[in-house]
Amino acid sequence: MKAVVLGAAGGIGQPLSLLLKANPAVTELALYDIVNSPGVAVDLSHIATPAKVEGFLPPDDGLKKALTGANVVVIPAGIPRKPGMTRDDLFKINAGIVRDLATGIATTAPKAFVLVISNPVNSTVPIVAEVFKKHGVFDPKRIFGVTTLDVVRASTFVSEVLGDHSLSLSVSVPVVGGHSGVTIVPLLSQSSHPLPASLDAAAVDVLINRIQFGGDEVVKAKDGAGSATLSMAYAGAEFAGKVIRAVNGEKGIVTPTFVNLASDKTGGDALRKEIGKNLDYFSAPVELGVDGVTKIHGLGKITPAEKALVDAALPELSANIEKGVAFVEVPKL
Ligand SMILES: NC(=O)c1ccc[n+]([C@@H]2O[C@H](COP(=O)([O-])OP(=O)(O)OC[C@H]3O[C@@H](n4cnc5c(N)ncnc54)[C@H](O)[C@@H]3O)[C@@H](O)[C@H]2O)c1
Ligand SMILES: O=C(O)C[C@H](O)C(=O)O
Repeated sequence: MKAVVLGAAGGIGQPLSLLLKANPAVTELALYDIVNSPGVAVDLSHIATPAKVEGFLPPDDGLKKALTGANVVVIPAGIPRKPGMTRDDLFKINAGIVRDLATGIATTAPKAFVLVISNPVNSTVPIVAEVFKKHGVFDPKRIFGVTTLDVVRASTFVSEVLGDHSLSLSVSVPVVGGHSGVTIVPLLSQSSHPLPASLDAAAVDVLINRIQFGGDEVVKAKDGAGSATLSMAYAGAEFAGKVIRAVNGEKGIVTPTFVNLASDKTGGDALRKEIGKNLDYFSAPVELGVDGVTKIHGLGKITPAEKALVDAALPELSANIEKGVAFVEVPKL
């Protein structure tokens, strides 16, 4: 099991690489960045776990060497937000970074599972997909936008509302839609642990808003020094760990992730009908198997208020997706 981190020397990249090195199912770990990745790799290589670690820089075909034989590629490369910025403001720099890295994956490791962390996720995932289409290697089952941090935040904030932090490991809330502001839609009515009956509508709105804008809370607290890195590394390692377990044959793993809906075979069309819009991407609970997505689950039973949140997410989500697709021109046959 070869895992590759692109952007491995960054705020997310380093702790994420540490957590992947700590995963005993990973036997090879390649770290690529435009700076510092060899040092990070040597540091991690002293940890007594199975993964053989190597670091690569752009010279001497570093990207190609890092990606050769990759099973899982995680992409946290790109700039983070500063206070006052939206995730979409990162597009002008990160779109090109993600396009170029995706080109490397499409040409060197086209069968790898690609886990996109770089923001704006609602646009960078379509960019990766379009690059893969351009190279004739697109498989919608293998490209994922990592929305796990929204799920992790929902577990944490709901357990806080329940007044018991120790519940956070077992509280599970599906979060659907996309990964920015109002496109993040927590389905609190499906929480594994129901909210207290005493919680009034205003308090529920506060909770929803906190899950949707949790990223801003970190950006504000870091005061110009970036956005979530450690919680994202935790979330990214958790999602990568699930993909690795599924690839290694474990059945029944279901987790929300932002995926392509174009394939009817996995349930994309049914979800499109449910949301009432012909979107090509959406985050929903997805079942994972040895070949990636085996089933995209529907939204299940949602309340009218949750339906209104889904409806409110659609215009921004749709615009973000179109922007990503338009960035990579796929020649029409
Ligand atoms: N999906 C999510 O939930 C989520 C959560 C947090 C952050 N993010 C996003 O993750 C990205 C990274 O955040 P960070 O805090 O780690 O930023 P960072 O600036 O600390 O690290 C980014 C790293 O990417 C590297 N990089 C830049 N261009 C590269 C290229 N062409 N090839 C390889 N590496 C390259 C940089 O050298 C740096 O080491 C940001 O876009 C951020 O918005 C997403
Ligand atoms: O908020 C950000 O810009 C980073 C990330 O998307 C997050 O949700 O923390």
